[in-house]
Order: sequence, then structure tokens, then C-alpha cells
Amino acid sequence: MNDITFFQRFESDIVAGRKTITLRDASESHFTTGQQLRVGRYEDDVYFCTIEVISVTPVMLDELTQEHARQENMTLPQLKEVIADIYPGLTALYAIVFRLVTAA
Ligand SMILES: CC(=O)Nc1ccn([C@@H]2O[C@H](CO)[C@@H](O)[C@H]2O)c(=O)n1
Repeated sequence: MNDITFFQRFESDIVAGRKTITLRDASESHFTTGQQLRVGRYEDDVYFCTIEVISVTPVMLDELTQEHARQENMTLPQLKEVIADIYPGLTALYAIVFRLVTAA
């Protein structure tokens, strides 16, 4: 079983180390520093890598910066659009910073 999933369209950025954070809602804020997570694709739950959690920090939507966007390999407007799409109306997010441990 996988511990966390990402939309398939982000897989290549994650395994290349270009995407090093994810912004989630409270239901996925329970991960802890040092924890290693098996990562699967949201669409089919196929495992594709293992990541290690570096930090989990609450962040408000309007506090997101260019630095968050850079860590997502996006522009800030793109990132805000993605979040509005995935989490309509949500303003309280958690930034999960991670590093790639192994790619499948
Ligand atoms: C079921 C579910 O919520 N799945 C999610 C949620 C979020 N994300 C990513 O987090 C960043 C900002 O939210 C974006 O870059 C997406 O990477 C994702 O891939 N899959």
C-alpha cells in the first residue's frame, strides 16, 4: 500500500527532483519529519517512488510565495490555480517538504 498519492501529471517532476513540496489539506497534515512515504499515482495507485518528509508546516493560501512555486516547479499563478482546482475554497494548507529517496 502507498502512503500518499500524487496526480500522475506530477510524476516526472517528482522523480527528477524538480518538485520538492506538496501542499495538502488537514487530512494529510499528519506526516512527520523523517518519515519515509511510499508514493503512488492518484489515478491507479501504482507505486512510483519513496520520499522522505523534511518538514510539515501550516501555510495560508495568501501566504504562498515564489519560493513555494519554485519548489513546485510552477509559477505562483499556476500554483494558485492548481490549488483552487484541487481544493476549491480551501485557504488553510500544509506545506510538506520532501526529498526523493528512491525512484521505482
Ligand atoms: C487526492 C489529492 O488531494 N491529491 C493531490 C493533492 C495535491 N497534489 C499536489 O500538491 C500540489 C498543491 O496542492 C500540487 O502541485 C499537486 O502536486 C497532488 O498531486 N495530489
